[in-house]
Amino acid sequence: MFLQKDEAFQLLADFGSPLYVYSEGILRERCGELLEAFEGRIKPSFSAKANSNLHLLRIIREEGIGADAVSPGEIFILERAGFESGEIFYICNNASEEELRFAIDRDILVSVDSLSQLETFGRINRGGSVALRINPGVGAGHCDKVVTAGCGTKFGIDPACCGEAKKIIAKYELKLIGINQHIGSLFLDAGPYVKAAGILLSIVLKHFPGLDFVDFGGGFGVPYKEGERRLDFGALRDGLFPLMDSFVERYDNKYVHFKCEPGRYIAAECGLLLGTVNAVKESFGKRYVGTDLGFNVLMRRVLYNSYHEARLLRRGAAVQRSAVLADVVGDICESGDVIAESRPVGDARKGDVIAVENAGAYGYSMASNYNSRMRPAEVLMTQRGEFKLIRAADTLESLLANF
Ligand SMILES: Cc1ncc(COP(=O)(O)O)c(C=O)c1O
Ligand SMILES: N[C@@H](CCCC[NH3+])C(=O)O
Repeated sequence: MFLQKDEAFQLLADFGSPLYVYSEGILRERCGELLEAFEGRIKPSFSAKANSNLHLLRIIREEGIGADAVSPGEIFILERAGFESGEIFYICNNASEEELRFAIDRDILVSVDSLSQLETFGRINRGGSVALRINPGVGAGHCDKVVTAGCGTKFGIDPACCGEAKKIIAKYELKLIGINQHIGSLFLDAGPYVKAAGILLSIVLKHFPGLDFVDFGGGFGVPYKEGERRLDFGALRDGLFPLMDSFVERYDNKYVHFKCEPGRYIAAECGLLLGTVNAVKESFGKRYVGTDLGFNVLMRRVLYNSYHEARLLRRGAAVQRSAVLADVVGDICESGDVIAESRPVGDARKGDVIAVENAGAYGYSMASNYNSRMRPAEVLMTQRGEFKLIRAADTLESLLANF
C-alpha cells in the first residue's frame, strides 16, 4: 500500500468516505515501464476506458503515451486532457453514424469492427482513412466476459471476411492505414498474445499491403493476489520481436510501425480505494464486515468475481490477520454486494478502514449511482507527497442534475 495508515484516515476525514486515491509516482512508473518494455518497437496507447480521470490522462500524456477511445465521451475527455486528434485512436463497436461523424469531424482515426460499420463509414466519409479491427480467432482474459476474440464474441471482423472488407474499401476509395485487434483483458502469460499477434501479421501479409501500423491490442495483466507473479515482458519480447522481424522482411512497407493498447497495466496499481466499516455482524454462523464499499463504487467482484486485496486499518494499534474469516460487504440492496469474500478480517470494528488495492483500473470508470449512491471523490498523491482533489464526489444535487 502506497499510503501510510494515518494518511488514509486523514484523507477520509478531509474528502469523505469512500474515496479513490491515486499515486502519481506509480502511474508515471508504469507508463515509463511500458514505454521501455518493448524497446520502442511497440508503441503503447492508453485505453482510456480503464480510467478516464482528466488529471490522470494529462499525466499519461505528459509521459508521451497516446490514447484509445471507445466513445465520443472518451474522445471529448481526452481532448480536454490535451490529446491532439493524431494522438487519439477511436476503436468503436456498433457506433451510430452520429458517433462516427464525431470522430471524422475531428480528424480522429476510426477503427471499425464489422463490414456493416465499414459500409456506413465509407458512405459518410468516402476517400477517408480508416483502420479495421480483426478477430484473430484467439482470445484471452480473466473471465469469459472480457475475452474479446475467438469464437463467441461480438468484436472484430472474421478473417474470412477480409476479401469482402477490401471490396468495401475499394468501393468507397478508403485508405486503410492500420489493422488492430484486442484479444481480451488480463492475461499474465505471454502465450495467447504472441499467438494472436502471429495470426494477425499473417492476415496482414496475405490481405493488407501498405499499412502504416499494426496494433496488437491490450490486455496486459497485473497481479491482484499477493504472491501472484508479474507479466513477463521479456517473454512477450522474445515471442513478438522475431515475428515482427520476419513480417517486416516480407512486407512491402518497411516503415510500418507497431502499437499496443494497455489500459489496466498503466492504471490499476496506482489506485487505492478506501472505505469505512459502518457495522459488523454475525448471522447464521457467518461474519459480515459492513462498509460503504458498495458495488456502485467498485463492481469488479460482483461482475467478474474478481479478487482485490482488502486491508483492514485501525487507528492506533496495528491489526493482525484474524483467524475468523468474514465477508466484506457494501451498502447496496443486493445480496451479491460483496467486495471481498472470506478474508481474515473477522475482528473488524466500526470505524476501521478497509483499503482495497489495485483499484485504479475499471474502478471509478465503472462506478455508478445505483441505489442513488454517490460516486466517491478521487484524490491524487503527487510525487511531492501532497494530496490534491482531482474529482469531487457526487452530491445530492448532482443526482438531480439531469431532471
Ligand atoms: C479495444 C480495447 N483495447 C484495449 C483495451 C484495454 O484492455 P486492458 O485494460 O486489459 O489492457 C480494451 C479493454 O479490454 C479494449 O476493449
Ligand atoms: N472491465 C474489465 C476489463 C474489460 C475491459 C474492456 N474491454 C475489468 O474490470 O476487468
